[in-house]
Amino acid sequence: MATRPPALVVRSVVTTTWQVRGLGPDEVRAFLAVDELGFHLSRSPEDEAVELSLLEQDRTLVAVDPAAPRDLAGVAATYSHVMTLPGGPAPVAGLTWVSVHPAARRRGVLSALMRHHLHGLHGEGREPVAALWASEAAIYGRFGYGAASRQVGLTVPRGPRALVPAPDDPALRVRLAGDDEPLERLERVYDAERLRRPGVHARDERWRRAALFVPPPERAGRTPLRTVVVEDGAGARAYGRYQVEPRWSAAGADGVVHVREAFATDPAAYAALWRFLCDLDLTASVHVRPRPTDDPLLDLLVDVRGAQPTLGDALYVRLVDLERALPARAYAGEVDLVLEVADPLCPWNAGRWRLAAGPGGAAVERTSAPADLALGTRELGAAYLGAAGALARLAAAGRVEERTAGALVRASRAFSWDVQPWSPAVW
Ligand SMILES: CC(=O)SCCNC(=O)CCNC(=O)[C@H](O)C(C)(C)COP(=O)(O)OP(=O)(O)OC[C@H]1O[C@@H](n2cnc3c(N)ncnc32)[C@H](O)[C@@H]1OP(=O)(O)O
Repeated sequence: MATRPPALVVRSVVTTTWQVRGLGPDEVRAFLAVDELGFHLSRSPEDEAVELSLLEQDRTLVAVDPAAPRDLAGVAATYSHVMTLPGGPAPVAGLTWVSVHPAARRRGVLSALMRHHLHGLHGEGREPVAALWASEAAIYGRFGYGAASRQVGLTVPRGPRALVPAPDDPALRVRLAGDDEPLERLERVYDAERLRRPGVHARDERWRRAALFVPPPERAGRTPLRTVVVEDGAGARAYGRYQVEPRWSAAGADGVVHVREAFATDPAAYAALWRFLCDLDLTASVHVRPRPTDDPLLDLLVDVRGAQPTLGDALYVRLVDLERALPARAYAGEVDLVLEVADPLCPWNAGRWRLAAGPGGAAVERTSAPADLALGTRELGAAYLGAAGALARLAAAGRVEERTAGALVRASRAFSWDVQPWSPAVW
């Protein structure tokens, strides 16, 4: 049922000091209304239930004008994620559901919410790291978030020769799962990827169900989401979720396979999964939701160029508490250097820090020693999940300053991880 847009009278557009507070128990509908206005949505009750199942109401913020404290001008929420970092899983505050009422935009509402969110995490000693998916790339840099992962979208021409010959395992068989397939049965396959790849978060039953959710624009003209399982006698070793958009042209069948998820525990199962997805009858192409930049699929394809790879930004990361965040991950090599960090929004991070880090972890302490590298918290966030050569790339773009010769290469190598960060879920 469509919701009537909430009234919102913005008084003094320039001078309003927004008050940020928690969501009241009777404000969920008003919260949804702001989100629907911000994102130009109209949800069915069924879709609303799925999306609300993920909302942590006690971590949901609203911004109001104190003169009209019941009119929500903006909203934001946090998911309590456990996300893999280089070295292992750790708590990460996932910012989400950010929306500002269209009548209040560009008047500092988001700025007030962000300040409250980051200062609140710091003040309460919550997650030292925050992450988000940005609806638009230009929004969050000013709040200290850096683009910490990249992803690649592919459209593979269908056919039995799309993939190079790959190791075959005669024990593997492919089957389609029924709707009654218990979701936990496939979770060990997801977890195999989760535990090795920075950026992937742990899923409980609510998040496993949410992974089956297909947004309305991606439903029209397509089959329901189907699940293909690759298994041997001991259980599942790969699974994929896909829809088919049946299409016909004058030349014949022109269907499109839309692949939403693809995970495997090992190379033979992964190759078997893609052989199935890339050669369904009556289809002509396979549209693959963005994958990690080091996805083995890129090396399974005979013709990467022909799959029209498109690079995009993915998860954004912000170090909320640098002193706790830097030791929360592992580093690819030993490094001992002084970082000079600029962070106007979270001044407790600003200044010079000695980082002594290696594969076993890191020690971080304030120092007055001269800096080897100078950078903003946004650049630290961009390197935090281990994106290959991130610090060196950012330095080449003029965003990291090397003050001691050789420090950049050492730091860039230590921050890089051998598995590239990525998130399969856009939350
Ligand atoms: C993590 C997530 O949930 S991502 C989802 C974000 N939400 C959306 O995209 C929904 C639609 N958009 C909105 O609701 C709003 O326009 C928001 C949330 C993007 C911005 O909220 P506002 O209250 O307008 O932002 P605010 O007034 O605090 O702007 C702060 C600064 O960011 C800039 N800014 C805000 N939005 C954008 C944007 N989309 N692109 C570029 N710059 C932006 C402003 O110009 C301002 O810059 P300034 O400090 O130099 O003047």
